[in-house]
Amino acid sequence: MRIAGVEMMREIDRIAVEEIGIPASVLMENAAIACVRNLDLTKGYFVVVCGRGNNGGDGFAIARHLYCMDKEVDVFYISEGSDYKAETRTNFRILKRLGVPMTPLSGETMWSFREALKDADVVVDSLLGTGVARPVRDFLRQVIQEININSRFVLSVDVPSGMNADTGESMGQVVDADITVTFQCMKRGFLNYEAMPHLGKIAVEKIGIPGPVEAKAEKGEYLTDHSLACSLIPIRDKTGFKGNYGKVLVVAGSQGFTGAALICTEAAISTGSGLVTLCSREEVFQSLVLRLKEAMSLHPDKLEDGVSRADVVVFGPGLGNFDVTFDMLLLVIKSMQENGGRSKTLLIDADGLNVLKDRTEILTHLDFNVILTPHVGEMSRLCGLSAEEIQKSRIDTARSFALEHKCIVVLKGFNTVVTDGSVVYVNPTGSSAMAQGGMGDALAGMIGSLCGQGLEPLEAAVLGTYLHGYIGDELAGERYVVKASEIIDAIPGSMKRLQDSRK
Ligand SMILES: NC(=O)C1=CN([C@@H]2O[C@H](COP(=O)(O)OP(=O)(O)OC[C@H]3O[C@@H](n4cnc5c(N)ncnc54)[C@H](OP(=O)(O)O)[C@@H]3O)[C@@H](O)[C@H]2O)[C@@H](O)CC1
Ligand SMILES: [K+]
Repeated sequence: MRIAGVEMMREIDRIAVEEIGIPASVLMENAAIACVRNLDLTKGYFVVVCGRGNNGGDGFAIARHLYCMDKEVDVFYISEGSDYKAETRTNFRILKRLGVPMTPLSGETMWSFREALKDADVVVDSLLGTGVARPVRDFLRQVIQEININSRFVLSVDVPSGMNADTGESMGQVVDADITVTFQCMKRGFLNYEAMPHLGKIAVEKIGIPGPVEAKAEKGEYLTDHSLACSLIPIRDKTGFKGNYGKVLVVAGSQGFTGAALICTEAAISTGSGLVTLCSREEVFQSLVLRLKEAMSLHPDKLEDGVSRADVVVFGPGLGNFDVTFDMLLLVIKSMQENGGRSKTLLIDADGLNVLKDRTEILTHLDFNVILTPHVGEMSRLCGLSAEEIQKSRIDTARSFALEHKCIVVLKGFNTVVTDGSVVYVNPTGSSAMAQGGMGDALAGMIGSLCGQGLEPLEAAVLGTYLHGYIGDELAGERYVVKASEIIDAIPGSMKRLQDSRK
């Protein structure tokens, strides 16, 4: 599914109407029907609050549909300001002629508005959509406050009124929706954490604009679809043997952090790697060797040799933020350069990222694929922005870092961002039930494993991230929290089910 900002939505709208010739009134009608589909029609009394733009026009059309269904409807509308656009005017006039109760909002009608909001089963918010163009002040601000204070359940049309759909920021006052029915594409601003408390559940509804029209205006930003993830799961040949499914070398684990090494290694095995080898720091090497079953081990003295034989190196979990970790990373990079090839991949996670602080220039001229999997703190160390700045623009931060350093960035967190600097996939799976130590180690092992099985690094990152969160969501249905080891146990079954579901 495509992600769009305001300018892209306008362009999609323009192409659909002006170049293709789909009447704007048809789009508005489809938008209204999509909203009605998301209303609880067992309820009896609806209040629709309309602004003067096309978002208001959607609201007038929604009110007509509810009226046709014999629902009790009250429409309140902003009457001051510029003239209605054609489609909005048409829908306004139809309601007038039908005799649907309509009240212009003003100081005098505020009391009856408030009482209607309190009585309504559902309030439809169609004051402002993507066209919010300046700070929300004075009267409109008061109207939004009244909606927030007095409503039982709010459906926001396209965008919670008062939210900037590009950034997710409040323009002064924002409607607190229970559900936001947004049209055609996921809005970019909705992915900002600041926006989330206002959005409620998000339903993205198509309103009759064909995919190729969207494609003409797109900016290479997508939400990972379930069907895309399913289609990326590698098909295993009946005659395949372990040599066909990738040699993964995990470089991980030091004193106090042996779990990270084991989790990463086992995640790679459960995701389907043919041969997985663990190389850890000397002080924990013997104890880790005893705990490995399916994986092989490699003494750190043989690191260079091990790297030369691997298709994929996953570097960093639990290695410690020490100079020796940086030295190991340099050795891995040197060995990959010498024995490399474009098909090889280095995934750097955790302490592998921490030791890159102020040294990221070493990433820019490598002849093999590089994937970085930072959480926001690690990203902050890598790029020098504060965590707060990054959270406000997760897509842009990840995208520009990936572009500059010629690597793939997996910026973890809710709505993990995966990008190679050119295209962006935002991951919709996963939740805070997975917020536990070890989760990132499992993800690193999963992505590394998928690279080794022949997926392009970007595909591996997109699928690994989706699967990791998907399994977490499945397990969280029955649990308060989900452990990394539970994810690992569930990987093979979930991959099989998802793969079978595409047939
Ligand atoms: N894209 C599509 O394919 C389709 C889009 N559709 C719908 O159209 C919506 C976009 O419509 P839009 O462009 O008319 O803008 P919209 O959000 O109604 O706001 C404009 C109005 O708000 C006013 N206004 C703005 N800021 C203000 C402020 N701070 N405080 C006070 N007033 C303020 C501004 O007033 P003015 O500046 O003119 O005085 C103007 O009257 C979109 O979200 C979707 O719902 C569907 O119908 C189907 C197809
Ligand atoms: K709205």
